Amino acid sequence: MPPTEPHRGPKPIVISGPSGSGKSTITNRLIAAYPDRFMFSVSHTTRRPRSGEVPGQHYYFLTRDQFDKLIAEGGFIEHAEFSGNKYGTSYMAVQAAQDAGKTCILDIEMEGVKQMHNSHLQARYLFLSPPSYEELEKRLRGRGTDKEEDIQKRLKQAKTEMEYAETEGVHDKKVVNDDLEKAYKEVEEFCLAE
Ligand SMILES: Nc1ncnc2c1ncn2[C@@H]1O[C@H](COP(=O)(O)OP(=O)(O)OP(=O)(O)O)[C@@H](O)[C@H]1O
Repeated sequence: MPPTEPHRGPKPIVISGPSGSGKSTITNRLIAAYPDRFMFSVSHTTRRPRSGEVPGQHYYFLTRDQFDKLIAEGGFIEHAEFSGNKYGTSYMAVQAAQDAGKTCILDIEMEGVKQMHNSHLQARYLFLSPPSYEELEKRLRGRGTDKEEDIQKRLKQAKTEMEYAETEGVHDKKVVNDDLEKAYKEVEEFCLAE
C-alpha cells in the first residue's frame, strides 16, 4: 500500500537520463564507494531469473498475477512493461533501504520519474545528460550490448527524455557526463549533500 505519511530518514535519490548516458557506470561506482550509505532499490519483475540472480537482491521475482495484485493494491511507485515483462519499484523496496539506514538510489526512466513525482515520496532528482546525441550514439555502439534496432529506439527515446528534462521543477540537478571523472564528482557531491 502507498504510505500516507512522508517517510523519515534520508530522501531517496532518483537518477534518470537517456539510455547510454552513464547511469549504471556512475551509480555502481557510487554505491561501491559508499556501501554503508547508499543502496539501489530492488525492482520487481515478472521476467524469469537469469542464472546467478538472487531473489530479493537483484530483483523480487513475481508471477504476473502477483505483480497485478500489487498494482491493484497501490504498492508500486512506478511500473512499466518492456519487451513482454513487467518491471516496477515498490514502496516496500524504498522502505527496505530506509530500514537499513541507507539512502535509496533509484535508477529509473522518464515515465518512472513522472510517477515518482506523483507519489507521496519526497525525493531528490538528478538528471544525467550525454554531452551530445552524436556522443550518445557512439557510446551506445561502443557498449556493444544493443542491436542496431535497439540503438535507434534508444536514440529516439533519448530526444523525448532530454526534452522532458527541460521542464521546470522536474530535476534538482543536471549533470552532463562528458568527462567521466568530473561527472562522477558532481553526482557524488549531490548525493552526499543531504
Ligand atoms: N564520460 C564517459 N565517457 C566515455 N564513455 C562513457 C562515459 N560514461 C559512460 N560511458 C560508457 O558509455 C556506455 C553507456 O554507459 P551506461 O551503460 O552506464 O549507461 P546507462 O545510462 O546506465 O544505460 P541504460 O539506461 O541503457 O542502462 C558504457 O559503455 C560506458 O562505459
